[in-house]
Amino acid sequence: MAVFTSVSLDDVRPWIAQFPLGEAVALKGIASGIENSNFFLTTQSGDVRTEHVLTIFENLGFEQLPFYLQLMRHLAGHGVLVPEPVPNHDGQLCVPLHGKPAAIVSKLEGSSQMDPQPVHCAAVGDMLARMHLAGRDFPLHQPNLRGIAWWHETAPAVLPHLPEAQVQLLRSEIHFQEAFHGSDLYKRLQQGPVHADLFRNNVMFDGERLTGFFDFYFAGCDTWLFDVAVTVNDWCIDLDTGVLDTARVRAMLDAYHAVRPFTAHEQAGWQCALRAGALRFWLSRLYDLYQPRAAEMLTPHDPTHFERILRERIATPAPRLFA
Ligand SMILES: Nc1ncnc2c1ncn2[C@@H]1O[C@H](COP(=O)(O)OP(=O)(O)OP(=O)(O)O)[C@@H](O)[C@H]1O
Ligand SMILES: N[C@@H](CCO)C(=O)O
Repeated sequence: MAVFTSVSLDDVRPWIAQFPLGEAVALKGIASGIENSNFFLTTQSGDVRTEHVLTIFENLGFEQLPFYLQLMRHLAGHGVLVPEPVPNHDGQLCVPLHGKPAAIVSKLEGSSQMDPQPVHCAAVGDMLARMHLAGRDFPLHQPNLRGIAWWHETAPAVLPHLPEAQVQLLRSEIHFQEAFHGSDLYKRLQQGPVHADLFRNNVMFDGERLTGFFDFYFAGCDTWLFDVAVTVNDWCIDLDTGVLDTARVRAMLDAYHAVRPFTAHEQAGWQCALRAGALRFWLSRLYDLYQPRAAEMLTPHDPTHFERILRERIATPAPRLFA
C-alpha cells in the first residue's frame, strides 16, 4: 500500500476550499507507488465532476517541490502530456496538508503498459523528444539529484555490503563515468530538464495512445541522452536478460530522432550513457536495499536486475542512435 499519511474526505472538504475546484465529493487511496501518499480526488463544481490526483509528499520538503511542480506546469503549458498542477487561489502549487507538502494535479486517463510493443516505444520516444525541446526555456535549475555527485557519495555506503565481484564492478564503473563526465565529449552533449525515471510504470496509455508522463520527482537537469538511456534501459529490454530488443529500440530512437535529431556527439557518447543509466538504478536499488527507510519500507526493487543490465551494456556495443 502507498498511503503513508491517512486523509479522509472530511479532512479534504475544508482544505479544498482554497482551490478553484468546487467541492470534494470522493477520495480514494491509490495502492501503488512507494514514495508518496496518493489519492484519486473527485471534485464537483455545479454539475461538472472532475478527477484529480492528490499527492502528499513523504520525503520531499516545501523548498524542493517548486522545481518539479513548476516543471510539470511549464511542460503542460507547452503541449507535453503530463499532469498539470492546480494552483490555489494564491497561486501556490504546493500547500500543507496534515503538516506535509501536498499538491493536486490533473488525472491522466488510462493505465501503465507493462508489456510494451514497438508502437508504445515509438509514442514514448516521440513525447520524450517533445518534452526535451519544451524544457529548453524552463527558467528553474536543479541538478539531477541522483547524478554523478550522488553516485560518488553513495557508493561508500553500499560497498561494505557487496561481494568482491560487485565491489570491482561498482568501483570501476564509477571511475569510468567520472572520466566520461569530465570529457570534452560530455560537455558537448545537450542538456536541460529531464524526467530521469521514465520507466513503464511512469507513463499512461489508453490502448496505443500515450496519455501522459508522470512521477516527475526525480527530474533534474542532465543530458538529454541520459534520459533517453534510462528510458531505453527499461522500455526496450528483455526483462529476464536485460538484452535490448532491436524492434523496440529502433521504434523509440527513430521516433525521438524524427522530432529532435540526435547529434554525432550523442552517438559517440551513447554507450557511456546507457551504462550511466544502468549504474544509476543499480546503485539506488542497492542503497534502498541496505539503507532502508525507517518507516513503512516496502519490498525494495531488485538490484541484480540493473547489475545484469550494466554488465550487458558494458559487454555489447550500443545500437546506433540514428542511421
Ligand atoms: N496524474 C496521475 N494520473 C493518473 N494516475 C496517477 C497520477 N499520478 C499518480 N497516479 C497513480 O498513482 C500511482 C502511484 O503514483 P506514483 O508512481 O507517482 O507513486 P510514488 O509513490 O510517488 O512513486 P514511485 O513510482 O516512485 O513508487 C501510479 O501508479 C498511478 O496509478
Ligand atoms: N524506477 C525506480 C524506482 C524509483 O522511481 C526503479 O525501478 O528503481
